[in-house]
Formats: sequence, structure tokens, C-alpha cells
Amino acid sequence: MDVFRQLKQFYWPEKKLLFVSIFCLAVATGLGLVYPNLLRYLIDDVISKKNFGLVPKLSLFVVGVVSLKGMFQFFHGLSGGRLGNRVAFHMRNALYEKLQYLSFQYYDQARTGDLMSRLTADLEQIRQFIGFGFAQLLNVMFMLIFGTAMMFSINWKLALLTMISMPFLAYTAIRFEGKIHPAFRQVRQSLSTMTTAVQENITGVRTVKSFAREPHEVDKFSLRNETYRSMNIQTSSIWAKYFPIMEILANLSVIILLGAGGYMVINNTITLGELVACFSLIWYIISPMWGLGFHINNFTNTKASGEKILDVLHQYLHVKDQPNAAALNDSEVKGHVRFENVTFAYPEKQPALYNFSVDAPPGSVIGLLGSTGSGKSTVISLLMRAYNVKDGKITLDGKDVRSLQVKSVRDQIATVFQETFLFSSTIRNNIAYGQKDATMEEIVRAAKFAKAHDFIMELPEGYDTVVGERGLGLSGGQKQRISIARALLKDPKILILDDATSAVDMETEHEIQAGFGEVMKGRTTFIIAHRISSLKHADEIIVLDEGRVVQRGTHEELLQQEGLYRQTYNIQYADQPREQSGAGEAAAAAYEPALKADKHVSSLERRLAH
Ligand SMILES: Nc1ncnc2c1ncn2[C@@H]1O[C@H](COP(=O)(O)OP(=O)(O)OP(=O)(O)O)[C@@H](O)[C@H]1O
Repeated sequence: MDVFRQLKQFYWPEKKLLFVSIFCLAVATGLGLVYPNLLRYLIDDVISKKNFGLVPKLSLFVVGVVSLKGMFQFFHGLSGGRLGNRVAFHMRNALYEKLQYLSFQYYDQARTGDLMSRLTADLEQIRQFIGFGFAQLLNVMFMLIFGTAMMFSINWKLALLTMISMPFLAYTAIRFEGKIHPAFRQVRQSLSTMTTAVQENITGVRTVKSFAREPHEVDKFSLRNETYRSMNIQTSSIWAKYFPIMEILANLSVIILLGAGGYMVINNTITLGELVACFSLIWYIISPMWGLGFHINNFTNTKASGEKILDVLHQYLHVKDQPNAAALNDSEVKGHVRFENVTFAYPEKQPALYNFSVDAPPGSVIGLLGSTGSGKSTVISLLMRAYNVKDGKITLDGKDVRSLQVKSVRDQIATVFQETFLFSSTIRNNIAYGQKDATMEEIVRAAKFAKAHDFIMELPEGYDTVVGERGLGLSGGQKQRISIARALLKDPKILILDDATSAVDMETEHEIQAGFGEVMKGRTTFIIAHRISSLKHADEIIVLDEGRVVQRGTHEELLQQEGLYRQTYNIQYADQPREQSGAGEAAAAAYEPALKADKHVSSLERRLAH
């Protein structure tokens, strides 16, 4: 019940609909009770007494009752449907909003499938229960109470006799539901495993074919198909076993009723009309008993779904605005970033970053180099306030980022990630994602800087071409250029390029970087790269290894030192006696003998080399 109390905020505003729906169903059920009494009247007072003149009136009365019952059922359906859908609508919105604000820490552990099922299956369960299930549960009680009371009022002895088999029927119905429910769950589970196999197979068809694993995939699918089949057969067996038992138990009470009732009619203890009325009423008792297990299960399932939804709604937001968090005035932000002795560990892990410090004045370019897992992305995650720094501090224009509004900080930053995500929309919308009011001119300008304009213009519908999930497929490099345009359009004070040019060829990278040179002016830029060519122009290059800074300096300074940077350079430029172009040329030439001396190449360096 606690779950329903906590969900009250969603259904209580719709209480009118809830009451109307319950009231209409109760009236419709109550009107149903008129039939047995009509039958009794028809037999005892019309047919037996040969008052046939009453038949037309009675018929009209039946028509009236049926119409009224139909009308109340209609209003029950209407209000129940509205109620369920409105509640589900509010909950869906609340859930979606919460999902938007949940922290990175939550998503590190969340499973997409699980979240999707909360948003769909669990919400649907609640919609059905609040819209109809709850009213039906109450209705079952109404039917039982009204039906039993009426039977007892006709003849309590006959009613008691008839009820003998009811506890057995109720027990069997509950047991049946107890068995069929897990069986259905397994059927659903095996169906989902089977569809996952199909989905994966279609998505990964290239991998399957390139490894010639079609027979393996066929076998894998057959196995899952087999499980699905046996689960279905198991379910049918339960059904086949329990249904006749329930049928027999239900009919046992009918047999008792007809036997004992017939005897009473012969003995004139009850009238024939009363027996027929009881015969009609018995179904008012049997059908709730029959559905008892289903209703109990429906209730517990809804409770479980409600718990899962509340679990998301009550999730703690790890990163949120502190009370009195200040908002930055966009026009006054300079973009001076400082990390001061930052040590950070992901939950239940060794620190990913130790004592990290950097001073990035407005407009400076900081390069981060290091092997996989050395902590480069962690640096920028912390800057974006994806996680809270507890040890050390990060400041923006001298203000601790924890004292600023999260949105306000993120508004100053644009990131180009290594893995580009494009929404299923037009290229224009994808570029303008962070800047909804951007003009077409601005979008084109950003695309030109990102060297995306030319290939976009070659697409059938140019900037209106739909890309992403259901749209046109783009190459990795093309996607990356769109995401660079998206970041540039935002015109941020801080630009983060997380291996942003890894998917483009060297020549395009050079072209994009030439463009960057211009757009990076006046912005503080953090470049993460594996290629030295991507960050050699940085004002300061920081080399990380297992979360620790092992070297720092400019390209030229680092080339003079023995260490990871020069070894990486050595590997990446192994086939070239000197760089073909760029600022490092002179340094490279000057330190060539030293480079050649660096013969030992560790596995770490190999990983660094692309
Ligand atoms: N979300 C996370 N949750 C837990 N541990 C993480 C998370 N992200 C990174 N780590 C761990 O933190 C360490 C640093 O990872 P990080 O992603 O910062 O490295 P990186 O240098 O950016 O690597 P790459 O070059 O592969 O992107 C690694 O040991 C990694 O396993």
C-alpha cells in the first residue's frame, strides 16, 4: 500500500475520474442483479399465474435495464480509460524528466533494457490497473457481496449448500494463477531472448558474415526458439491441467444447486422462480472466485511495477546545484580553468586521477596524451561536472565549479566526443542541437569550419538530409565532422576535443585543425588525442600514465626530454626522418639522434601509437 501512497501524486489529481469509474461499474453490476429477480418474477408471478399481459411491460423493463447497464458500462470504460491514460501520461513525463537529470554515475551502472522496460511495460501495468484493474477488483467484491446477500435472502440453506465447493474453487484458482504467472513470465523472457538474438544478428550482420558464423547463429537461434517452444508447451500444460478442475468445481456448485434446489421446489420450500434466480445468481459468485488469482496477481504486479518506477523517481542526484549556487553571466565568462591537486576515484575503484593540477588561462590550449585508461577522459568529465570532485578543486574564472549552477557551467562548454552520436533528425537539426535559435548562415559557417559543408552539399537533400537511427548512414569521419560543427556552433568559452579527429584521415585532420586554429582563438581548449599531430600546437601538453602526470610542457620541450612523449613521437614518426610540416619540425630535426636512441618500445608505447 505504501507504493500506492507514494504514487498518489499521479492519480489523486484525477480522483474525480476514479470515483466516476468505480461508481459506474458498481451501478452496472448492481443493475445486473435485476435479471435474476426479473426471472423470478417472470416465472412465479407471470407464467405460473398466467398473467401474460405483463410480458410486454416486463420486456420493456428489460430493455430499459439493459440500456442503462450499457450506459453505465460505457461511462466506466470512458472514465477508466481516461484515468489510466492521464496517470500514465504524467508518470511517463516525470520519469523521462528524471532520466534527463540523473547523473553520469547512475548511467554508469544502468541497463538500457531495464530502463526501457520501466518506461514501457511497468507503466502499462500501472495504466491498466489504475484505469480498470482497481475498479474491477472492487467490482469483484461488489459481485460477491451482492450475489451472496441476494442468494441468502432467497433461501439461506440452499445458499450455504451451494457454497460448499467455493473455497475449493478459490483455492484452485489462486494455485492456478501462482503457476501460470511464472510460466507466462518465462514465455515473455524467452521471447525477449529470441528477439534480442534476431536484433543482434541483424545489427551485427557484417561481423557474422565476415567470420562466416552463420551456422553458429542459426544454432544459437534454434536453441532459443526451442526454449520458447517448450515454455509455451509448459504453459499450455498448466492451462490444460487446471482449467477442467476449475470447471468441475464451478459446476459442482451448480449441480448441488440444481439437485438441492429441485428437491426444495418439489417440497415447495422454494418456488421455481426462486430456484431459477439462484441459478442465475450463482455465476455472480463463481466468476469472481474464478478470477481471484488473476486479480491478486494483477495487484501484486502493479505494486512491483510501481516500486520499479518509484526507484527511478527517487534516485539520488549525485551532481546537483548547491543551495544558492551562482549562475554565470555568459558575457562575462573568460574561460580560465584551473585544476588544483585533484584526486578522483570512480565508486569502488582505485583513483583514476592523482593530484592533477593544470592552469589553463583564457584562450590557452591544453593537450592531454596518455595510453588507454590513463585518465584523460576523467579530466574532462570532471570539468563538465559529470562527477563531483571531493579531493582538490576545479575553478572556472576563480570560482569553484561546485559553487556554480551545473547548467551554467555546462553552457560554457562544448565537447566533441570520440564516439559521435547523431539524433534521428536532419543534419541541420543535429548541428543546431545545442543552439536551437541558430540561423542557417551560422549553421553553414560552423559546418564549413568543421570541413563538413562540402560533403553535406553532396547529399541528396543537403542540410535537410535525415541521418541517425532511421536515416542515412554516414562514415565515422563524416559523423565526427558534424559533431565538430555542432560544438563550434555553440560558440563555447571552453572547447573540449576528446579524440575528436580520430575517425578522420590525416589530411582532413590537418584541414580541420587549420579551422580549429581560427575558432579556438579566445577559447580555452582541451584536446585529448593519441596522435601527436593533433596536439603538438598546444600551449601545454600533459602526459598521463595510470592517472598520474608523468610529463608536461610544450611539444618542443617534451621532445627534448627523454620519456613517454618522445617515445610516442618516435613510434608515430618512425617512417619519417622529420615531420613534414608544423611547429615541431625544427625540434624534430634537432633531436633526431636522441629519437633514434630511444630503441626500447614498451607495450604501453605501442598502445599509444596509432
Ligand atoms: N564511468 C566509469 N566508471 C568507473 N570507472 C571508470 C569510468 N570511466 C573510466 N573509468 C576508469 O577510470 C580509469 C581512467 O579512465 P579514462 O576513461 O579517464 O581513461 P582515458 O585515458 O580517457 O582512456 P581512453 O584513451 O581509452 O579514452 C580507467 O581505469 C577506467 O577503467
